[in-house]
Amino acid sequence: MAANNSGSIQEELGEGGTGVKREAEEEESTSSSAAQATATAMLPRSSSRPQLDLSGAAIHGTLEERDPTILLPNQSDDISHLALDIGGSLIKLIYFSRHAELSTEDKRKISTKRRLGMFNGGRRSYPILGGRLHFVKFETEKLNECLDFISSKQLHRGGVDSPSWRSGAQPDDILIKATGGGAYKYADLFKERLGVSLEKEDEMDCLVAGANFLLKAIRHEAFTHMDGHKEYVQIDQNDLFPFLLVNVGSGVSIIKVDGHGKFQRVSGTNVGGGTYWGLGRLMTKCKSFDELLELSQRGDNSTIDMLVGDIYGGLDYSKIGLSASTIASSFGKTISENKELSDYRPEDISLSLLRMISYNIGQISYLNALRYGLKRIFFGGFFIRGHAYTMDTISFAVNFWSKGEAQAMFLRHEGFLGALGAFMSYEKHGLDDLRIHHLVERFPMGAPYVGGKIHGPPLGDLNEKISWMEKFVQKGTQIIAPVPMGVPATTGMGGFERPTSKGDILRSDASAALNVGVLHLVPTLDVFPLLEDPKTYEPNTIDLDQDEFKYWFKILSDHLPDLVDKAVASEGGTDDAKRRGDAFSHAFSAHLARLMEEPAAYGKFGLANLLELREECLREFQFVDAYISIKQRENEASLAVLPDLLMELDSMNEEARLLALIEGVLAANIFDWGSRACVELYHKGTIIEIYRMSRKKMQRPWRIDDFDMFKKRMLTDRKDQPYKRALLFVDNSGADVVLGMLPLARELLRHGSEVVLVANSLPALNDVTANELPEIIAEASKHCGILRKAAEAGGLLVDAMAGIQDDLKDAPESVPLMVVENGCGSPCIDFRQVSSELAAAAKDADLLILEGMGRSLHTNLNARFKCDALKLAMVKNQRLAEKLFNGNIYDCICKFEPVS
Ligand SMILES: Nc1ncnc2c1ncn2[C@@H]1O[C@H](COP(=O)(O)OP(=O)(O)OP(=O)(O)O)[C@@H](O)[C@H]1O
Ligand SMILES: CC(C)(CO)[C@@H](O)C(=O)NCCC(=O)O
Ligand SMILES: [Mn+2]
Repeated sequence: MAANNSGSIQEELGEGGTGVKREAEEEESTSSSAAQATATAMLPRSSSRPQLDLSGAAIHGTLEERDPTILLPNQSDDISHLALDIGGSLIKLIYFSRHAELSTEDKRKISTKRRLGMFNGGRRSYPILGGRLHFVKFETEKLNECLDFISSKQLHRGGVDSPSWRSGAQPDDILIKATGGGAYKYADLFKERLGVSLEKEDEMDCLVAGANFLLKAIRHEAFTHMDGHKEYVQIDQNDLFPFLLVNVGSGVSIIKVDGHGKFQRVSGTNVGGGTYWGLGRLMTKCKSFDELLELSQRGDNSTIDMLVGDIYGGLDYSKIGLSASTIASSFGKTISENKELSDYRPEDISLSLLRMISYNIGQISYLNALRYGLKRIFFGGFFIRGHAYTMDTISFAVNFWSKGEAQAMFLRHEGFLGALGAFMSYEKHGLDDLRIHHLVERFPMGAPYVGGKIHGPPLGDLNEKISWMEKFVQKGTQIIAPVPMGVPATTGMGGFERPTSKGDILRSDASAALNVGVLHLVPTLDVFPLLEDPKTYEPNTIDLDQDEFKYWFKILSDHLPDLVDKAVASEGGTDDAKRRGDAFSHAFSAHLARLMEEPAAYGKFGLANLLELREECLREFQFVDAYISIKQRENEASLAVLPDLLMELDSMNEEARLLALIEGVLAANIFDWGSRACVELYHKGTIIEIYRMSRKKMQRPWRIDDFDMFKKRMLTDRKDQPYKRALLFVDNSGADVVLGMLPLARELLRHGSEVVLVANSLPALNDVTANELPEIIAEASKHCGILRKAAEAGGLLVDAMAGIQDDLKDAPESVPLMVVENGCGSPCIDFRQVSSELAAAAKDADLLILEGMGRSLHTNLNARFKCDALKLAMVKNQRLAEKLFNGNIYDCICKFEPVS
């Protein structure tokens, strides 16, 4: 690679972890590719839509591999992967990397999909490509670094993993969308150096499209920042327009936005980011923007600015609302004294300059908001740089002059509005179809963010990531240095005391990039259709505030060494695994430290996000499944006693059996490797002993005990009209699923209800995954005719039962038992983003059973659904028990919420 470890290429974000795999669109493309090819030929190039040409597709690698690479020799490189915004100061680059491999459909999935009718209805005519969006920036002065970066990653040819690149094809005319002045100025250079033509998109169009996209598609994008306090704002899509968009780049553009593509540039100012950086550099001899900004944090502007008090002999001018500390004239003090530039501290100069420019921008923005009666002002552009003092100053100006009427808001992707807009203008990405639930934001550690200077291309390769983490450890606390929170004490009278505490160090530019993640585009995600109200739905039960975070910080930190041991062992305990284990440990600790200092750093973060972050972090260092051997051991032990349990259950009458079944689910939920108290228990006995002990301790009434209501519903109200389809969200491997949920599923099947077991797509702790379930069910089916027939009817035994001959053919038709994946790899579930398979299964469901702490307590305890819902869990955490139910550890929850 050309641009390695030198210069100051600033990679905002590195490669992310593995996202949830795409799967729905492949078969759609195959069937329609011929028609599409004709259609594309007739349309102008820029309006073609994403289509993967799957003809001639071949699996590359062995079929035994988990996800073999599929080569698409005939896929043209028509899908562009890169867009640029070349501004006066910075080049912003956004590139798209497709998920490296297309997932192959296993037999289970194909047969389930057929059963759920997924091959017919619900087709999107133009599939969105699954992949990731990366955000990178360079200094415009160092354009060469940008060119080297593009060239080293072959982004202009669709990326190094693009098939055309592999086959060495050289398309004659590659068009790349570009905006900003540099799209004109540097067009020839791009042609010369990379052989690409820049397709110019209007800068204002792009800024607006980018802002609208972010406000629509990213859940926690916009926030307010006042007096050092950051708060995310919930944007109501139906009440977004009109707003004022102020882009503070080198210069400032002020745009009134009335809708998608509907806007007017109403004003601008030439006093902007370029002014601060340019003047600041001349006056302080700083070598970088960050250095200048960092200086300001140690500055005292009263040595430079002329304050009202300086003019009024230390008094306020209260008649017109000005306090003595109000700046009367920026830099005004420097006129009267007989001093040279060198007599002033660079720190003070930087602060005065920063304040002067930020305040001025805030004030001009307010005046424009006033001019058009707008209440909301969004500020973008890299001048903001997530810097607390800058944002506070702008907010103060807006708030003060509008007397609290108008509100200043900032965007996490502040500097990338134009580049995003340019990227969006490739209609062929189909991104205009993109919905909020298609995007998953991940926070990888791959981004190189050492110190203030960030080097080199993104750390794509695992080894580079690990070395980087090793370096990071040597660098000590650099990325966990506190964010400077220059809490400005305002006088409330147009005054602005100088910041009282501004911190010592400016968070390095790239570590500030920890505020934005890689955006994973997962077109197969959907909103769960049975949510009563997706708009008001909030997955997390408890707000992860500072206090709550502290508690979880300790739990997760304490748990870390053990998790690393398991992860390393799961990969054979080799030296390489140990190295990855250490890197994972440091990476996750760094995330925790970052969140500890600023819980809102990654958007509004709940426990569900935090637990998922840990799993993603493991995956980033290629730990596929840390608990694999524990899961296998517990499955085997539980399957061995299942026949006895089933016999015992079958000897009971229906009523006693239903109670025993629910008790069984609650008792078996004790096997949770995420709970420290439980893990300690596991050393004290065998799985079966613990299970028995747990059952024996079941004492009704439980902490929440709606069992009688559920029993009435099952055995009385619905005696002759059983539930049509029950979705059972399963939790852990071993006893939990085998001795708890499977027997309950069997009972529902016996009642004539279809049962869909819903499990994770990817591993999380010892949770059972959708991939693992068919084998468990096949094993259980050996001892149970009900399960066997249902599993057969659900297409689950295609492989596993092959070779087992019995009298199945003569058996009466059974209702099916099916397995679907939930679309996530976390111990919790966010019903706003589930797999399309689960969404399809939900269409005919009239009963939901959520099992386990993650899915029914940490998340969804308060979620309301359109059908009957049963939430079952054992509380394995004292604090949670106290907080939620005023209860104790090992309390049981059986919450039934029927729809009337
Ligand atoms: N690392 C950096 N190097 C240079 N400037 C930076 C850096 N980080 C933030 N800035 C600030 O961001 C400004 C550039 O912001 P941005 O990239 O949004 O504008 P631009 O597109 O380059 O300018 P314009 O839109 O006016 O052409 C700089 O003028 C400077 O004030
Ligand atoms: C010239 C642009 C649009 C280039 O991005 C920007 O720097 C800007 O808006 N400058 C302010 C010019 C003015 O309106 O006075
Ligand atoms: Mn710009």
